Order: sequence, then C-alpha cells, then structure tokens
Amino acid sequence: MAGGGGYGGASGKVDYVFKVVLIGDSAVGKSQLLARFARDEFSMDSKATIGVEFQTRTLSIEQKSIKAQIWDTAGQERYRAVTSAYYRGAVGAMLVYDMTKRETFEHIPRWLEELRAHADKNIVIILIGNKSDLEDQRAVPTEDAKEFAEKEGLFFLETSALNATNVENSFNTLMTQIYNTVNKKNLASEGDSNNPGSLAGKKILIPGSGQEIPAKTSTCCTSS
Ligand SMILES: Nc1nc2c(ncn2[C@@H]2O[C@H](COP(=O)(O)OP(=O)(O)OP(=O)(O)O)[C@@H](O)[C@H]2O)c(=O)[nH]1
Repeated sequence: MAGGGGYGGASGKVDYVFKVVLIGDSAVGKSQLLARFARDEFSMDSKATIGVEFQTRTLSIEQKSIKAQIWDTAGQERYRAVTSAYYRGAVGAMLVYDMTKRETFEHIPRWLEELRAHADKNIVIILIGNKSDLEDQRAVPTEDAKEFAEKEGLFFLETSALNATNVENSFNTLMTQIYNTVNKKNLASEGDSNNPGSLAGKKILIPGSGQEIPAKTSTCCTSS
C-alpha cells in the first residue's frame, strides 16, 4: 500500500478527511485519473494496479480544508485486494468506464452492485466516462450514460485524464457533494426521508474519517 501527499495542501490545518474509492474495469483509466488529480501527471504506459494504493490532495470548500484520500485498486479480479476493507469508511466513489469500450460501460451495474453491497448506503457516487479525448472511437453515447446515471441517482461526467478535461470538475463535484452531505447531517430529522435515493439531510457514517479533526500545530520533518 502506498500513500502520498498531494499538491496544494502541505501546510495548515485539515478540517475533514474524506475517503473516496475508484472502481471500474481494468484499463479504463482509474490510476491516470488519480495521477492527474493528485499530481497533475499522466502516463501513456501506465501499469495495471496490483493491490491497493492511495494518494491525497487537500482542497478548499467553503473555507474548509478538505483532504481527499483517494483509493485506487485493480480492475483485474486476480489483483484485487480484500473488497470490504477497500470500501470501509469510504464516503465517495468514482465509478469509471472507458467511453471507447462498450463492455466497460455494460459492467457498471456489477460494480454498482458490489459498491452497494460493501459500502455505506449513503455513499456519494459519480459515474465517469473516461477517455473523452478519443471522441472518434466513442462507443458509449453520452445520453445512454446520462440516462443510466439518472435512473440510479448518480452524478455523471465525461473526462479525459490525458488532456485533463473535467478531472478537477469531477473530483470537486464529488467532494463538494460529500461535504454538503456531512454538513447537513444535523438536519436529518427534517430531511426527505421518503426518498431513499436522496442523500439530502441524511446522516452519513464515516468510521475513521470525515469527522472534524483537531488542528495540528505542525507535522514532522522540515528540512533546511
Ligand atoms: N487516450 C487516453 N488514454 C488514457 C486515458 N486515461 C488513461 N488512459 C490510458 O489507458 C491505459 C490504462 O490506464 P490506467 O489508468 O492504468 O487504467 P486502470 O483503470 O487504473 O487499470 P487497472 O489498474 O488495471 O485497474 C493506459 O495506457 C493509460 O495511459 C485518457 O483519458 N485518454
């Protein structure tokens, strides 16, 4: 397991830590979306992920410092880590397919099923159609994905890790929605409890993350 610091958040206090998981078939671009978001990097000869890795980046949402802890695992079954451990504590998920490969979109319901079986029921989910730079090889019409996302109550965006289109936007959308959900938890009793698809006003359980954590005065190891 590898961890890392993201850019833009090296100092100062962190108000919240949100764990987000990336899931989807092998080679859809999960690792490269993470590399683009956490380090603003991209690699064409990206290796298949083995096991689990995570990276972090700190964002500012409504004057709060939010650390996104993004977990990436293998799409290939034989390299996958223990599923329930991967999902434990996750408050957000990116469900990724490759818009040039129809079967990766057709497998999305299976990934959603796994997610719903293992993750907190109030987890915020965004569906991502990656590789939008390859428009001439498109195999999944935007409308099909949009319709699916609406039916399942997911956010949806098409991205390109290669040219960075919508990568910031998709992580920001997810983190902002998680923040809003956590922020509104005190309104749970007034919330829309008749609508099971709605996260608004519902309490979200965040074991080990997402809670307000005390400000740190300093962290280790400044070199001079
Ligand atoms: N053209 C294009 N290629 C991409 C994009 N994102 C990723 N790729 C390429 O797609 C291949 C697979 O990307 P990865 O990020 O390793 O895929 P993954 O989903 O993490 O794969 P696993 O680790 O096996 O689950 C690599 O060759 C990437 O360079 C993109 O937005 N556009």
